[in-house]
Amino acid sequence: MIDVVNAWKSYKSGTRTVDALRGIHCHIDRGRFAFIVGPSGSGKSTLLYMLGAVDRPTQGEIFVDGENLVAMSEAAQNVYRREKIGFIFQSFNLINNLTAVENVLIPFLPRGVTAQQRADAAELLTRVGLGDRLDHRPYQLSGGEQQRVAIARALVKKPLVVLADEPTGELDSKTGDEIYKILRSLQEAYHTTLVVVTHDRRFINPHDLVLEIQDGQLVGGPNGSPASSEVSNGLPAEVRAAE
Ligand SMILES: Nc1ncnc2c1ncn2[C@@H]1O[C@H](COP(=O)(O)OP(=O)(O)OP(=O)(O)O)[C@@H](O)[C@H]1O
Repeated sequence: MIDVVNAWKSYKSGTRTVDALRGIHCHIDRGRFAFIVGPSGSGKSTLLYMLGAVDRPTQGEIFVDGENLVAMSEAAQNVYRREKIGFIFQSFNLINNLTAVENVLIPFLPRGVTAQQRADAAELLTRVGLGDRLDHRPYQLSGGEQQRVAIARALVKKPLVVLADEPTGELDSKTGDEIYKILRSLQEAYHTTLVVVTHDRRFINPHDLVLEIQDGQLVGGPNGSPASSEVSNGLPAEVRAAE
């Protein structure tokens, strides 16, 4: 469902060029829980935001649900992000003067909120354990509760893919466990594809897809072994089969 084909990303700063991604190939099936792991500065966030069409690769193609993100106009990319992608950030990114339910409804605000959407938002907040805090504002919620609101906001439009950048980076480990439990149960309920950047491999389950990046290139998975049947040495299964 997601296919990244020879993606390169170079940033120029002054006379220096940084190759943040150096020929990434990977495939993520619909409904997978995929992790992007690797050292600081290895290109994890760069890859994640490419999947969200926040930025374009310098070279290569990125296909999501049959659409080539690289060939899209900016307007089409905006529609893609709005309709198909839910984002979850490390620092929650909630709006302080809106209530929890209003924060969840943010994706719908530009076009006006329907009664059904309001009901969906309340239901999602109940699912993440905040049914009694719909009208709380972010500063009245703990970090873990704020991240649960952000998760509900990412899922309320039933996106094809949820992209999360260090979603537990600002939370203690017990709260982190709760957040992953919630992410996994929502993923099961909504059949969403989840791609998560993390430093913390504790949250990775054996059947998850692990994309390990070093210096902008995919390498083997945890413990140096191929992380899953889908990726080995950075090549998608169909490419390996053709070798
Ligand atoms: N806008 C930018 N301009 C210039 N260089 C950038 C830009 N964004 C990222 N980089 C560089 O690209 C490389 C990869 O960055 P990226 O943020 O993807 O790494 P990361 O693996 O997510 O790191 P971390 O775990 O520390 O968040 C780094 O060397 C970074 O400095």
